[in-house]
This record gives sequence, C-alpha cells and structure tokens, in this order.
Amino acid sequence: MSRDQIYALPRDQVGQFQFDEQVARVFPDMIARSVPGYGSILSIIEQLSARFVQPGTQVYDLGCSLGAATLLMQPQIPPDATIHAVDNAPAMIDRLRSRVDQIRQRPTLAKVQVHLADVVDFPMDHASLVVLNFTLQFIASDRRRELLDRICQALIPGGALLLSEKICFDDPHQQQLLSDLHLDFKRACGYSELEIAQKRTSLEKTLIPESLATHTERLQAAGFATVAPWFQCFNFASILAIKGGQGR
Ligand SMILES: Nc1ncnc2c1ncn2[C@@H]1O[C@H](C[S@+](CC[C@H]([NH3+])C(=O)[O-])CC(=O)[O-])[C@@H](O)[C@H]1O
Ligand SMILES: O=C(O)C(=O)Cc1ccccc1
Repeated sequence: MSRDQIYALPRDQVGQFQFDEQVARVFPDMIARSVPGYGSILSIIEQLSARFVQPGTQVYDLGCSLGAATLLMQPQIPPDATIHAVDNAPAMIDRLRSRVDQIRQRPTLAKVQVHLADVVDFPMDHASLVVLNFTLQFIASDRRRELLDRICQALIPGGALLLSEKICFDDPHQQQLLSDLHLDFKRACGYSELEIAQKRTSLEKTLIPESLATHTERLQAAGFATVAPWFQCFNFASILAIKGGQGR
C-alpha cells in the first residue's frame, strides 16, 4: 500500500483539499492513519449488509472512494441485489471501475454498478441499505437535509442508513480534548507536525463537521424512526438510522 506523504514537504501555499490522483493513489493509507476506528466501522458495514439487504433491492454506497465498503458488502448480500457505488472524483471512480472489472461477475455475486456522479442529485429508489461513510461532511451544509430526506424516501420500510462523520462538540473543553486526542492518534500513526498542520489548513473549508445532536435531529426530521449512534472514537462517530415499517 502506498504511503501518504502528500503534506510531508513545506508548501508556500496550501490549497483546498481535493480527491485527485495524488490522494486516490495513497487513500487507503491516508484514511487508516487519519480516522480512528475506520477499519472497525468497515467491518460493521459488512455485518450490517448481511442483515439489512433484501433480495431484489438496491444498495447505495455514496461517496464510495475506492469502494472499500462496496467490496466488503458484495459477497454478503443476495445475488439479485445491486450495489450502486457513487463518487464525483474521477481518480477514485477510475480505480474502482478497474477493480470491479477484474472481479469476474459471478452469478452468485451481487452486481456492482460504479457511477461518476454527485450524490446530491443521484437518483435512488427501492433501497434496503444506504452507506454514507465519511461523505456527508464534504457536502455543502445547505444541501445535507435534502440529501437525507431523499435517502429516507428511497428506503423501503425497515431499511437502514449508516452515517459516519467527523463530529464537533458544543462544549469547548470537549472539543479541545477530543481533537487533541485525534492529533495524538495521527502522531502515533507517523504523521509529522507539518503534515498535520498543512492537511488541517487544506481541510478547513472543505470538511465541515457538525455535532452528534445536529445529525440526530436532522435524521429524525428526515423521517427516520430509529436513530442510534453506535460508535464513537474521539471526534469520529457513526450512526445507524432505520426507516420505520408501516405505521411507524
Ligand atoms: N458531492 C459529492 N458527490 C459524490 N462524492 C463526493 C461528493 N463530495 C465528496 N465526495 C466523495 O466522498 C469521498 C469521501 S471519503 C469516503 C470514504 C469511503 N466512503 C470509504 O468508506 O472508504 C472520506 C474521507 O476522505 O474522509 C471522496 O471519495 C469524495 O470524492
Ligand atoms: O485527516 C483528517 O484530519 C480527517 O479529518 C479525516 C480525513 C481523512 C481522509 C481524507 C480527508 C479527511
């Protein structure tokens, strides 16, 4: 796996973070060394897919990057279900397309369709599981509610949304403590102070975290009957939201 050294050398100017060729090349290493719990969340997504995905339904992996979640879910779900892996970064989608083409499309495996598209207006229907694994944080704040409304509408009764995000805290002491612990995690994973500082600058206007309360309230307002935060490590959290059955 290629090591992320993107921010290792000093830059005169640090531009906005982009999911370009350079990032796609090192992405598995970058995310594993930047997001505490990323590997655990992926293996729970694999487990959830076995429980929630129903025969003949659609699964959406929104902001799929290199398809880590998609490729784990594929062997777990009924063969007549379809996974739609969606990302608007050509560098990510090109790599995922060639990986999916390499996997022989066995009739016992669910189909994977790879889409270069913006998740904000990507059409969805008859979904039993939607994955937003660290993607909503990159969507413009004023488009988030609309996307969650559409996801809830697209889900069948009993269908699930898995939402993982970097979060922030209303209490400044909690904010300081948990972001400091995240920085310690990055240091322990081998990032230098320069790498940490330059990446932080590049993400400032691109990755906009919200509080767990904001996420929970918006999911409830979008129509989810059950909103269950199930994972938190420092300032990263994951929520499972279920659309109610008939009458809920
Ligand atoms: N509007 C958008 N439309 C489509 N894609 C988008 C948009 N905005 C951002 N992206 C895409 O969302 C992904 C976010 S990474 C997700 C990891 C993955 N889920 C994983 O489980 O490995 C998380 C991170 O890097 O922290 C990138 O590939 C962007 O191109
Ligand atoms: O690196 C960080 O500080 C993050 O918040 C997570 C992250 C991981 C990968 C790409 C962009 C942001």
